[in-house]
Amino acid sequence: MLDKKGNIELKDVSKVYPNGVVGLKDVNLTIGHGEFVMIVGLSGSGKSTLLRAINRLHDVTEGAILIDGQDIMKASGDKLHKIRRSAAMIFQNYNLVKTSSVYRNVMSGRVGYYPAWQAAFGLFKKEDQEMAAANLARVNLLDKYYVKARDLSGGQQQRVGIARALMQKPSVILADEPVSGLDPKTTKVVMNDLKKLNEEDGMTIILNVHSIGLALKYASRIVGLKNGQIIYDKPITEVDKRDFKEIYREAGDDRATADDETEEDK
Ligand SMILES: Nc1ncnc2c1ncn2[C@@H]1O[C@H](COP(=O)(O)OP(=O)(O)OP(=O)(O)O)[C@@H](O)[C@H]1O
Repeated sequence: MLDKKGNIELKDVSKVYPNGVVGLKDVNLTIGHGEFVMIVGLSGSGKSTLLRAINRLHDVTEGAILIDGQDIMKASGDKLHKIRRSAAMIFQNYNLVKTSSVYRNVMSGRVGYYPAWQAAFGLFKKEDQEMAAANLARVNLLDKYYVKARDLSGGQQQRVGIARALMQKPSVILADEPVSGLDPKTTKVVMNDLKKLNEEDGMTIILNVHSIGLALKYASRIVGLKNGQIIYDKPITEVDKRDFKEIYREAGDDRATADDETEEDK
């Protein structure tokens, strides 16, 4: 048994979609407790496929995926449920119920702990209600408790997504392009929330980004994908900005030559 939670191991993982497209190819990757890993790569390189595989939002074709030593690919029923809970997902489009209150959206991160009828009637334990309030406070949104999700800005909605993820008491957060579409100032707020969870709670964060600037600013390690394969994997201390050319330029993407010093880096 590992002392510190939030360890991920992918062994020879490949995924071929039903239409024959290769999403991942022979991926071997070990991520330890408390790392902040940014996955970078061109559009279509397999970043989302990788994140979704980790908490089995979809199955892979080959290989093993271990979360704290437990193979999520082999698990079913309650065991699968438990492993999944330990790796919470944050989505690009927030995935909130727009017509529900912020509180109900956050509580939905806890419904897996209740029988369906109880959740449907909103009969949540006092301690879980308190946890929802505490998690909203962590992302500075306690004052939005009763507000409908549709009345929040994009950044606020994403922070509700983070508070909802925290209801699972995860040891890993998987964030699929959580800041795309947000302005630089809001991006910084969301990224700093994630950084806080990483530094204060030791959560492992694995995040897909398109911004090299963000990767350089927040990551403890950068993993590059191309055509479903890992072509780059370095701790931030060894990363040279010019390395990104390897990941981006071959495909003619001008991100390799652009300075990519976005507002959020300043
Ligand atoms: N449901 C699917 N069915 C078939 N092919 C898919 C499916 N989802 C993704 N793919 C393909 O798998 C490859 C990897 O896609 P993926 O979405 O993981 O890339 P990505 O790096 O996350 O891209 P982006 O940065 O644009 O989100 C692409 O060729 C894509 O077209």
